[in-house]
Amino acid sequence: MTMDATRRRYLMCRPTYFAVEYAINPWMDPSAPVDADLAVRQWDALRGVYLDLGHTVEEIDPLPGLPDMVFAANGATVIDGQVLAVEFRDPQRADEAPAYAHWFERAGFEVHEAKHVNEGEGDMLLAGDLLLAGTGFRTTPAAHDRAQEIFGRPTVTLQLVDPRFYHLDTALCVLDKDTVAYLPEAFSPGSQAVLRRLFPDAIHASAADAAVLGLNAVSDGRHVVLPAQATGLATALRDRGYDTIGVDLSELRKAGGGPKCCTLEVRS
Ligand SMILES: NC(=[NH2+])NCCC[C@H](N)C(=O)O
Repeated sequence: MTMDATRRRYLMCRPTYFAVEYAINPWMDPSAPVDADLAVRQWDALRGVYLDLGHTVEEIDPLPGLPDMVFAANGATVIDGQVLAVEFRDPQRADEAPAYAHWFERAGFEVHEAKHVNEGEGDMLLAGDLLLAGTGFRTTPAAHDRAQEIFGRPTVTLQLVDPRFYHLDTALCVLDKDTVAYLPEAFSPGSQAVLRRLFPDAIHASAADAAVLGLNAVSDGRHVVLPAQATGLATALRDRGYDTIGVDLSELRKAGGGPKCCTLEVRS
């Protein structure tokens, strides 16, 4: 099988003001040390990987007082040039929503208001023609209905059940238009059955790989950028013909984020 990479357009936010100052997921411990300079270097390396792969990376200006703004995936969902804005569950992240919406307005996109709690591509992943939409911790099912209305893509609600995997992109990775990798036990029994039906050939990740946020990976259809610590998943991906690129985002993981969280795909 030949795997075809397609050029992607990504939006990222430099972690200039990154810190772990509050805890809104089980990964975050405000009393544990974070090396903010190392976080910036690790993020720069991730950006460099995308540029080396030939992708376009645009940047939104980070804002002081918004330590999680580096997680650009939560800034919007963008399909066919249509932007669905976000609304965060937690007040600590609320001001990120207008910052991302304004970025897209200034870039000439049509921006649709969120109307419901919706944490962007953290919980909404396009897999071929399907929009996979997570709920249970952050994004609400009402936001899934709105996404289906805005994007006109069949939207599949998936119920997340493990608080460590609080966003869909921590439990499932889209590899190409018909292949995903996921951690079955992060989903309710019914959602596991839906995933088996839709993706009978999916890669099932191990608990160990998920526990280093291995599924928080970014694929261009051929190259998969994933946390370097997810060695079992990397082997499984290579066995399927993908090229894997391991990156170390140890500091950002202390906030519960990995490569995908730092990366918003802009589908024009
Ligand atoms: N797309 C993601 N999974 N982003 C990670 C967000 C991490 C952030 N600390 C939060 O809890 O909201």
